[in-house]
Amino acid sequence: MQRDWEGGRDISRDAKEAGVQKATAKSVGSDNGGFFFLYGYGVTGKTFIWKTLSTAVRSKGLIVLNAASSGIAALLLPGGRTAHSTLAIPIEIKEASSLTMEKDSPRADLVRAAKLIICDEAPMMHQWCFEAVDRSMCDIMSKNDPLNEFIPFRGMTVVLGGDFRQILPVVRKATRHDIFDASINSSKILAYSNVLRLTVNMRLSASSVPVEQE
Ligand SMILES: Nc1ncnc2c1ncn2[C@@H]1O[C@H](COP(=O)(O)OP(=O)(O)OP(=O)(O)O)[C@@H](O)[C@H]1O
Repeated sequence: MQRDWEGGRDISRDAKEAGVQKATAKSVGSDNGGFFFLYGYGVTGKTFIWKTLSTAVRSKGLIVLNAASSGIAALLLPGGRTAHSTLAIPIEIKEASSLTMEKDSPRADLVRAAKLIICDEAPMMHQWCFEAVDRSMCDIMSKNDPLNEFIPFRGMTVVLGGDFRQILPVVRKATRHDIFDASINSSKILAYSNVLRLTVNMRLSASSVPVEQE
């Protein structure tokens, strides 16, 4: 374990090696933002990292929006809410949907003021949800800098996380192929992300066993 972040919390060596804190801190500190996907199997410490990242960024007086695809997952995050509630994602999502958030609303002001958006259990959400966020960020963030239009999530630091071996999006009467298609894995947006990988089972961290070897 290594002691890091101003929150004074311990972050695992695995996360340190994956460059989680370094990459996000650099991105939060810049105006260009960044898009990351924290990929790790169950118990590799993703929730622990969300808490550590939030504490570190909030300790600098900056705003972090903690969201998750489901209410249960959101309960594990400090100040967590569902992604649909935080970002006004339409419940009935369509391919060309946008967020139901007015550019000049208080909620849009909060999003603009945020330095970091975390979304846990992202593989459970339909890929169109993220595309709607990306599309609408163009409108919401362009108030700050028109050049942001050419950057994923328009200059916001967004960290998605989850495990594709857990629950995938629920699509009514769908075939396996439809479900795969609905997953963020099939979205072109993921190609713009920096994938950070966690491999060590933190519950068995004393032995530091990579999950693949269990
Ligand atoms: N850096 C750490 N130091 C000490 N314990 C840790 C650390 N990271 C995680 N843990 C412990 O490991 C266990 C699993 O961590 P966590 O719940 O964050 O994993 P997860 O990847 O979010 O799991 P899941 O995908 O199932 O939600 C927890 O009991 C947590 O307290």
